[in-house]
Amino acid sequence: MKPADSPQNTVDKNMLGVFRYSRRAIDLVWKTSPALTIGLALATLIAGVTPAAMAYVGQLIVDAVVAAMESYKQDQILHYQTALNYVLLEGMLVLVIAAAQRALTAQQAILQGLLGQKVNLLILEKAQSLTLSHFEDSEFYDKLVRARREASSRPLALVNKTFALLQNAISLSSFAVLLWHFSPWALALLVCGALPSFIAEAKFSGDAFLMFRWRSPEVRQQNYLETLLAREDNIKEVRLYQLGDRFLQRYTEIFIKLFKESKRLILRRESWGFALGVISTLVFYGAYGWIVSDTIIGAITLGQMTMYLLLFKQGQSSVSASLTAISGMYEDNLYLSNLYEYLEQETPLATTGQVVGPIPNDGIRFENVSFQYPGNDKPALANINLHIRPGHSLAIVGENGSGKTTLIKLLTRLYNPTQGRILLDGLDLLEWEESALLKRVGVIFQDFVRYQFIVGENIGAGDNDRFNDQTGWKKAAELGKATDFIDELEQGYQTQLGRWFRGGQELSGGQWQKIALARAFMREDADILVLDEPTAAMDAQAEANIFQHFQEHTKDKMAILISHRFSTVRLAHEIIVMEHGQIKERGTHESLLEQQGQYAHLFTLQAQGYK
Ligand SMILES: Nc1ncnc2c1ncn2[C@@H]1O[C@H](COP(=O)(O)OP(=O)(O)OP(=O)(O)O)[C@@H](O)[C@H]1O
Repeated sequence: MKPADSPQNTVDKNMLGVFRYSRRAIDLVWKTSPALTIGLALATLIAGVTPAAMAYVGQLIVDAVVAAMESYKQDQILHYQTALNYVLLEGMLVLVIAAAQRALTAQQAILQGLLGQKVNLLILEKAQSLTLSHFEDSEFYDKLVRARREASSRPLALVNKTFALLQNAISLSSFAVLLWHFSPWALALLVCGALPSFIAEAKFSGDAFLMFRWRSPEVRQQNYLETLLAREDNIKEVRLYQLGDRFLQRYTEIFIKLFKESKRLILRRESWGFALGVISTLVFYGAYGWIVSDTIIGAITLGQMTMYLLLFKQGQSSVSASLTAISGMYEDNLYLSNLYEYLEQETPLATTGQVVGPIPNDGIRFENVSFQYPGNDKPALANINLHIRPGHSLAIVGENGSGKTTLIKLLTRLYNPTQGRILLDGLDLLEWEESALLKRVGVIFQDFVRYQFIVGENIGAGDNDRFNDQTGWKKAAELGKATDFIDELEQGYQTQLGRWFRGGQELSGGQWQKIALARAFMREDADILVLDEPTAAMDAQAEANIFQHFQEHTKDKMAILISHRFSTVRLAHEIIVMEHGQIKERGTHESLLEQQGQYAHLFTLQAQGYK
């Protein structure tokens, strides 16, 4: 890695440009709800000006009381009306401030929900536009995890802090106007007293962010261990091999490492916070003494003293609240940089390609196709040449890791060839419009998805346009030989599958595979059908039956089958044998047997196994 690209440098750059995300966060909140944003601003304004008004009314009360006391001494008549009016006014201001605070809290809570949903949608929508290789890249995956974990609450946090800052700034300006009369120096003192705390806050929030970024891989490891220790699909093996204690220990070791770092940061942050807080307290009490002595010598009235003390106290807490808000904003910005880093991840341009090829019915051609996975130094496929015509079936055999699945990933454009090209009906796959291309392909991978939905939807997932087509489900289930067990389920096609949700029913491996096959049959319009070992959990006879049946129902289509079972493979029109990413042998079952090569060898081995 070049030094310029190191994570440290990226982070430094982010720290510098970190405030650029504030505006975008506010934008996001505004777009989520203009009405609520305006409501927040109004409530903030009211909550901002009321404290100064209260301090001022406080002064009026004290001065009115002192004046009333003096008049009472002179004429023995009670003059309490003015003072009581001011008391009433202060009471009303208390109500106003309470209402403004409640309005702020309510609006923030409502916005929080809306914004969380909006940001999560942005994250998930982005995930849809990424390529498979993004998901296989651990660094990118970290970004996604970080974005999902933190960022959905951060934009509002940032906006709330911006408003808190505004509220404090408004309060402070109004305090400043009143304090100025006492002494401009008092104002300066107020600001300087709180400054050291701000610098410390900003530094520590930066440190917290760096820690958060560095931790991501460890946190992912911890999450993974959690799924191993607490998810039904893993627990079986973990129990039987008695791995629980080992995994728990790993989990704890990661925690201890992370906890040590957190503890150190918390302790440093809080001790610095205390030390710098002492400075602020000293400043405050210095000013207190100053105001008291000015009152004793009669430079200011008792009412003014009350007001200044209040202003000073509230002013000081406003300054430190603003500074904390600023450093908090800095922290939110750092976290948000994660979100935008993820959202700005480059995605391949949506191809506005063609929807038909120049040579209809030409089928699929691989021309000198080679492919290397990003980050791998060995090619997964090298110089593949193939032609599959409509109405023909191709079986791919080869040892583990020989490149069979990779070939399918290229054919379905999950990856693009690093060399050569793949044509469908005479048109390069890259030039096809994505949805037109995908409509023509139906694939069931060996690790097909077991949707925790009802049976029918698990089948309907094969054709998005007919997702809820109940007649379609039944037809496809019949073709996938799945009807016998579906009919036995209490709620038939409405049965919830999997264990994640209440009442879910778990199926056997073979039953799931039948569901997956039915899903492939659901894709009636697709003319390229690919089965990548989805029948491995069935016995050899059942697999052969299914493939035969599959071929009969896909007569004018192209069918591609990956299997390790020669009893099925032999049924295909053409067979290729792959080794180290290359096609080593090709032909029909009979011609390959005649060649006496690897196919013949493997076939005989397997046939002997069945004897
Ligand atoms: N996502 C990936 N990233 C990097 N390398 C990969 C990836 N997937 C597969 N490979 C590598 O590419 C090679 C071919 O893998 P592929 O999955 O195509 O084999 P396969 O023939 O389908 O194997 P199997 O019979 O075990 O399913 C292997 O060496 C594998 O390590």
